[in-house]
Amino acid sequence: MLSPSPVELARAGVAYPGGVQGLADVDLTVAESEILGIIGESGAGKSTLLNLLTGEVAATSGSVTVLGSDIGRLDRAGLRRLRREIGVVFQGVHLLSNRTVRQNVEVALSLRPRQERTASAVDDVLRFVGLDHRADAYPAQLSGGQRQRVGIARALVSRPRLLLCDEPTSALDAATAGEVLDLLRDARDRFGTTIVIVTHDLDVVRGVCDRVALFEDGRLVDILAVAPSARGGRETYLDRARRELGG
Ligand SMILES: Nc1ncnc2c1ncn2[C@@H]1O[C@H](COP(=O)(O)OP(=O)(O)OP(=O)(O)O)[C@@H](O)[C@H]1O
Repeated sequence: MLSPSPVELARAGVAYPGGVQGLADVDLTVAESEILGIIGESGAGKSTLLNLLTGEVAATSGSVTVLGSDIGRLDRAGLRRLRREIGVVFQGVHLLSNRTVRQNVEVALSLRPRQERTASAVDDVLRFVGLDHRADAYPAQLSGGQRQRVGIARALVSRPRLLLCDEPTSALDAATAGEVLDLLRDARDRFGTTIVIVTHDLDVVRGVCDRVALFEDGRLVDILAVAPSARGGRETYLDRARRELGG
């Protein structure tokens, strides 16, 4: 039997108290190992969608199935178990400032049941994000891009099957953002992680997404395959400045 898709929304809706419709009638399936972009203007429902997938927000209509579990039917323990399978990466990652890079990642791993932790998990993931040489540094000693890579290491250390990213590159310059996107793609290629990325940046979609879902006023209005030709080589920040600002 085929394993179920990691994310399946069937006519899912969220009506917030007060009557605002955060999402309405969303049918959406994300395939195993897919990288899906979510775009839309402010208020379109992007955060509501991410919060639905983690169970922070409950659907008030339709159903939301994540990694084979119908979220609406899970009890608290079931929801906790499911959340352990989901990694999250947010914009402006919050690291513990008085802990080293290694300790920040260890804290994330300590949330896993003991029998699922491997001795080399932290070293492996630090090597994967290219920060093994900075393991003993403190967050204040890192660049913004390096801090975001620690955030990704924290999210990946427990090998989640699903990774949710909310504006993962918005605080970064183009070159550093490109490195972070390369890392997300590597995670998919190496671990088979399914990734959902909320972004306002079409370069992020172009750079890493297989498909992109377009939201407007809480509705999924279109879903597009990202053309491979749209990817191409990444333009540097200075090249872009020359193209956009030059005479
Ligand atoms: N907790 C809440 N209570 C009431 N209404 C809410 C709540 N959270 C979001 N909304 C409303 O639901 C709609 C969708 O909001 P959401 O935050 O999901 O949009 P978004 O696309 O993430 O926006 P942004 O890009 O500004 O973060 C908006 O009209 C918003 O005002």
